[in-house]
Order: sequence, then C-alpha cells, then structure tokens
Amino acid sequence: MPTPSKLNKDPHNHYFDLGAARQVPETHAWEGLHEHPVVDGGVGAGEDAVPVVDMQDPHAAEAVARASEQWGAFLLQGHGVPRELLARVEAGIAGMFALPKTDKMRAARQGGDPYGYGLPHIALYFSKTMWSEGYSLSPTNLRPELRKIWPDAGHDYSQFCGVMEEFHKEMRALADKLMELFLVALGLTGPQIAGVEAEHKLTETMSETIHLNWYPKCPDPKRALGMKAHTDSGFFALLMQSQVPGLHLFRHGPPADRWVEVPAVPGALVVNIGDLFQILTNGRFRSVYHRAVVNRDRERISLAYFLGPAANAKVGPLKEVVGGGRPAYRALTWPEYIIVRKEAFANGGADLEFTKGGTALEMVSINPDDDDGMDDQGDISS
Ligand SMILES: C=C1C[C@]23C[C@@]1(O)CC[C@H]2[C@@]12CCC[C@@](C)(C(=O)O1)[C@H]2[C@@H]3C(=O)O
Ligand SMILES: O=C(O)CCC(=O)C(=O)O
Ligand SMILES: [Fe+2]
Repeated sequence: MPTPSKLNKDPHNHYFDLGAARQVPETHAWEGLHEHPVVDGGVGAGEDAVPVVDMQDPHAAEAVARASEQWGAFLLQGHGVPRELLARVEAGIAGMFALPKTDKMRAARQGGDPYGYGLPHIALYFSKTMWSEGYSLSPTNLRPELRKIWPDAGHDYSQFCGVMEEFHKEMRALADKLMELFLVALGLTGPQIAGVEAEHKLTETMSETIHLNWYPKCPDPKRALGMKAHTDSGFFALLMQSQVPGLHLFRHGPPADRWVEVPAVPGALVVNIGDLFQILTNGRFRSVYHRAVVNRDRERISLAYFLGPAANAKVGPLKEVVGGGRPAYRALTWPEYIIVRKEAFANGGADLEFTKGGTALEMVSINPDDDDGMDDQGDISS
C-alpha cells in the first residue's frame, strides 16, 4: 500500500489497488457522508419516486418539464437503445476495467487533458480520494485512444471499439431527439424551436464526452465514496448504470434534505441536467446535485454520456425562455464556467449544504437589482 502522502498528491491514483483493498485507508475515508438520510427512489416511494419519462408517451414533454423543474433528473424509457446493446457495452467496460492497472495507466490523463484514464477532474479539488477509477473518452477519437490500452489492437480491442461505436451512434441520435424534447418541454413552439436551431445550432454543434466509471467492491462502504457529490457542468448527461444501485440524487426538504437512491431499472437510462442547461433555460430546468456510493459485495459500473455546447459558444439564457423577463445568468463559455467552478470549489462551493463562497451557478447569476450582464449577450443567449 502506498504512503498516504503520495496518494493524496497523486490525482490519478497510480499506486492503490482498490479491487484488492481489505480496508479503507484514511486517504479514502470521507467525512459527512451520513448527514442526510438516504431514501429509496423506487416505484411506490411516493413523492420520492424518481420520475420516469417514456419517450413513446404522447405526453412525454409534460413529464420532462415536471421532472426537469422539480428534480433535474429522470429515468428514461422507450428511448430505443436496445437493451442487448446496453448489456454488451456494460460487459465491454467491465472487461476493460478488469485489465491490469499497468495496461490502463498507459492511457492516464496527462496534466490538464480533458480525456484519459484516472480519477475524474473534480478529484483535484479534494484531499480525500474517491473509491473509483474513471476513463474520459472523446467518441470521435475512440480508436486511437483505446490503442493506448490495447497497443496490439487485437480481438478485445476490436470488439470493444465496435460495441462502443455502435452505442455512440445510438446515443447521439437519442441526444438529438432529447434536446428537441427539452425545447418542447420548455413550451417553445415549432417555429421557435426551428428559430433556436437556426440561430444557435444547438444540436448540430453539441460536443460529446463519454466517461466510464468503475466502483470496485469496498470493504467498508460507509466510510468511502465512489463519486463526490457534484452537479454536471454541461447541458445534460445520459447515464447507463449497471444493475447495482449507487446513484443518489439530492432533494431539499421539506420534510428534510435527503438523498434519493435511483433504482436500477433494466433498460432505463438516467438523464441528469447540468449547470449550463440551467443557465440556458434561465433557471427553469435545474441541474441536479448527485453522488455515487459504493457497495461491499458487488462492483458497479456506470457510463455517463455528456452533451454540452461547443467550447467556443457563449451560453446564456435563451431569449425565447426569458420572454419579457430578465436573464438570471450571464453568458459564458463552457471552459469559462469550469474556471468559475474551480473558484467555487476552492471556496467550499462544492458542498450545497455547507456553501461558504457560493456555488458556481450563484457566482454567474445576475442580481435582479443591478444591470450587470444585461448586455452580456452571447452566441447562445438572449
Ligand atoms: C465533459 C466533461 C464533463 C466532466 C468533465 C468532462 O470534460 C469529462 C468528465 C466529466 C466528469 C465526470 C465525473 C464528474 C465530473 C464533475 C468530473 O469531474 O468529470 C464530470 C465533469 C463535469 O460535468 O463537469
Ligand atoms: O456512477 C454514477 O451513477 C454517477 C456518475 C456521475 O455522476 C458522473 O460520471 O458524472
Ligand atoms: Fe455526474
């Protein structure tokens, strides 16, 4: 086992084999994990039942609007991605994460690279280490990236690339449909949606990242954390989780602040709204604060497919949503938002419950009493 000091300084966790650990070292023991109760979000959980949207339902847009306003997340069914493909994707990811660490480390993220193998970006902001390994990939550059792990480009490589490409094609088509459904859910008319698309090319220019998560079994799951609580920064994420629950969504009281455990529903995907979508929709659709916990007996895998604006597009509240009102946020690019979030994290803004310096969204919001940002128009803004 490495010395704790070395582990803490190593954002990519080179030295600690989570899968073989017999105890949770101090470096991986998080405080405050049990401040809020965890409640079941399954069917029959009353108002804590995670909303379900069936894309085939003629009233899907209304269900999306309700879920996006009240939860910032929902389970998506009727999406058309074959269940058997999801099973092959999951098996492929499990096989990749089961490779020796030395193979995976060949793809380790270097410095500020957005892509690569290792702990997620937010790991850099915390002194404790998460009980997980991650791998961020650009779907348009899969083969060269995965050659780092499988330099011989043999059978496993071809199979994994093949299944991920098939999956990506399906997911991209789904993301485009979902973006349209969100715009309908916002109450935009057909001509308004066409206008938004013509003006901002939202769907056409959306950028995509696939992030794979592996949460090995943990000998003491009450002390460890798979993924530190956060909001995703982009527009929205489509999450595929294995049949082991572990995703928690935060809900404010009354009756009490709590974590709602998302049930593992075979074939369903989870949709999480991100911060830039909250900005785009002028705060109508809320980003969801969420975390992933770990399990003593079963490892867990998830795949998050992130959609966001093009890196150089300024995102501000859509004028079609703002209407005669005022924009609640100033316009900024995704990279600019990441810088704001870094500052917010440094000030304790990572924890909704204990925010000292304000969350990143608060830092980019426009105070209704001043005129700041009123003329801060962007590519995607009012
Ligand atoms: C597109 C992206 C969203 C993400 C940062 C990234 O460039 C690639 C990884 C993503 C991820 C996954 C785990 C949680 C998260 C907060 C993180 O640290 O890395 C998200 C990022 C995000 O939503 O900001
Ligand atoms: O593993 C999960 O369920 C959550 C993962 C997540 O939040 C992320 O990758 O951004
Ligand atoms: Fe997330």
